Amino acid sequence: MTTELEQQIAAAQEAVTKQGDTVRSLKASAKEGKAEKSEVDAAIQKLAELKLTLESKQKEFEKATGKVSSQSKEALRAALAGVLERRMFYIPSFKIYGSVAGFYDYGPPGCAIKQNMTQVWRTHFVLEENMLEVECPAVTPEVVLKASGHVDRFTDFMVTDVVTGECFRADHLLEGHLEALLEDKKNPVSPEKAKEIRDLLAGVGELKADTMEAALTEYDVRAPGTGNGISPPFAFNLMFKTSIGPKGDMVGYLRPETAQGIFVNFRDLLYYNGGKLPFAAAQIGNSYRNEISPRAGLLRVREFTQAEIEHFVNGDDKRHPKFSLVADLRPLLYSRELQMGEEKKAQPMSLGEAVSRGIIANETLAYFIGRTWLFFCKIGVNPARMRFRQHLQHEMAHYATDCWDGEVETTYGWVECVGLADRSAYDLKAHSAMSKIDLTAFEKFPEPRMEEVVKVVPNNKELGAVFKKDQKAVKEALEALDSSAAMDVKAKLEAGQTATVSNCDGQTFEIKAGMVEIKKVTEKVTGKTYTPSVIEPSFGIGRIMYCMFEHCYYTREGDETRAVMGFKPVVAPTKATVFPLVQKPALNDLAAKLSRELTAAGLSNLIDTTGNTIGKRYARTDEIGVPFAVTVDFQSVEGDGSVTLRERDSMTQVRVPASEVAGVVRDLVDDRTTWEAVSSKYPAQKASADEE
Ligand SMILES: Nc1ncnc2c1ncn2[C@@H]1O[C@H](COP(=O)(O)OP(=O)(O)OP(=O)(O)O)[C@@H](O)[C@H]1O
Repeated sequence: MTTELEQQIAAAQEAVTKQGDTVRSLKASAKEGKAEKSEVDAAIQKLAELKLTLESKQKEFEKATGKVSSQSKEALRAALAGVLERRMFYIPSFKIYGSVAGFYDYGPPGCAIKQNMTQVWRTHFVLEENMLEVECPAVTPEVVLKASGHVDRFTDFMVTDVVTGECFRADHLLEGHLEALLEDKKNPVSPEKAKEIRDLLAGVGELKADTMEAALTEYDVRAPGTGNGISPPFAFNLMFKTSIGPKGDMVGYLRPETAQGIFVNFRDLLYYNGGKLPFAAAQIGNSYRNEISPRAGLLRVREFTQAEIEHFVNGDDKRHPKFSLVADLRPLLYSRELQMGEEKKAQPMSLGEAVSRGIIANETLAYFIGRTWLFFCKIGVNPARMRFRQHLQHEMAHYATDCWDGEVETTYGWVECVGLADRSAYDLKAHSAMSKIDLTAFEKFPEPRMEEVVKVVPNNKELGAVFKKDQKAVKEALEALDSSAAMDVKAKLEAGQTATVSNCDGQTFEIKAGMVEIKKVTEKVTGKTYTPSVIEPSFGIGRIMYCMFEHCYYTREGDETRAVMGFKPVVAPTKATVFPLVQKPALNDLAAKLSRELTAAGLSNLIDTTGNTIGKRYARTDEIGVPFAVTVDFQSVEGDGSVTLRERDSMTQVRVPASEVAGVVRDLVDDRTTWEAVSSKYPAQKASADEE
């Protein structure tokens, strides 16, 4: 039934597209006097009827399945892709050589939007929190990524088509297959099987090579497209390997994230910050991942810009001084509990409540969730289609305290755009262990205190006699024990057992009674040394940009062919266009003057003297999302000196004195005023018939 409906939707969609083309060409012919107005009207009427048919089919489908039909998703995606590629927002890289999957070039509007979004990010986070911004190299020596765990563990399971050799990500293949089984209305699975599949789906990310292979075999997963068999899964490291220096003997990698650059600079950043914590450092830069099968445009690429924050804080106190500023925000939260529940739906909840109920682990993490939500709203993502999904326990690394993904709903489903993680002290400890550099902070108490502390006193003579050349390493391992680990060793030795300690190189040593004295003493302490915890919000700029494109794209009511990119002015690539109504020197001169004034006010603008009709000119600029248009007409040069200012989404116009227009647009772009306020201040201008 649904397959039949889907076919009907596809046919209806095709009819709408064809009729849209007919309307467009008839309109053009009518303008040249080659077609009658009545013919155009009849074609528009037919287009409206076809659209109604399509809509009713789509509604029927939605009712039957509870989902948006894939055709309408695909149609939307295809229409948007058409605009994005035609207007050169981004295009496949190396196109004249056939392109390489996972690489994209940004064209002029794409570059401008990326710059604008990055600038908003910088102002919203770096400036607001006085973060310390750094810029580190992408080429990274192996030791750094060995310490961080990327050399050993930054892998995905890969399978290949046994006939064609094409590569696929095993988890994606398995997920796709299982979801299709659940959705198959023709051959429904039993409720027991459905539960088994859902359980497997929830844990796909955690499967090991053997359990992944077993699942792929059990469900007979085959290569997409060909239906051929697939190889057993094997781990594939996603980092691009390179060598550093002319001899090629130093292994390096292109960084898979920008975060490590911040961790390795922690000691200097702490010093720069006067030794005070908490503080945050930030970095915007490109990261590289050799993704196995990059397919979804900007969403999964091999080179992408990240904007990452590492907020360093004392693990014993993760309150945030500005939490009250976000405590009342109510983003959609998709907690672990809701994910395990019946409805499986995110709910709006105030961040204050989420922290007080222990749903979000601490204020600092919640603060960044709130700030992230505000950032997404600022750049034009629809907040009703954005949620924060908490990682299930098994999705989190063993050291992480709590993790939430900022996800945006698109035609590809919910897409993770930001990862927000409380990573405890793992990263700094790992780098300290590998580099042997102290990466701790010292918290000075307001007054010295008498405290019970654990003292570890190695017995050098005994250690020397037993461990010989390893004496120093054993001593270091003992001295590095924290209080609770030291007390564990003490307890074991007192019970007549041996205790194992290890140093940062992973060497382990058996300790026996007499090799070390461990005691509790009360002494005056002036402060505390600790390894800071880190709370990390990590943004992917390209992913966010694509999601924002989907949320901003729409077509003019009644004309499917007129695409509008409804960008927020702050991210729009061009803030205003300037049109002389007709080609006359006086009008052109004033238009050129206004364009210069807009530029001087820091506003990107385009002057269009093509002589096309105003309607055509608006349509062109709607497609690249220009929010404001200034038109110079005879009244501007011969009358009261005012020009028209038009707002893209409402298509309404006002008359503004030419001398004020650059200032008005600046205020609108900076959110210092609204279009409603401008409309009530200046007289309205009725659009002429050919303007829309
Ligand atoms: N291949 C990619 N292409 C584009 N953006 C990416 C890619 N991988 C990660 N990102 C972005 O960087 C952010 C932080 O990276 P992180 O390591 O948390 O992603 P991830 O969990 O590995 O993503 P995924 O599970 O989708 O591969 C992501 O939220 C996303 O916005």
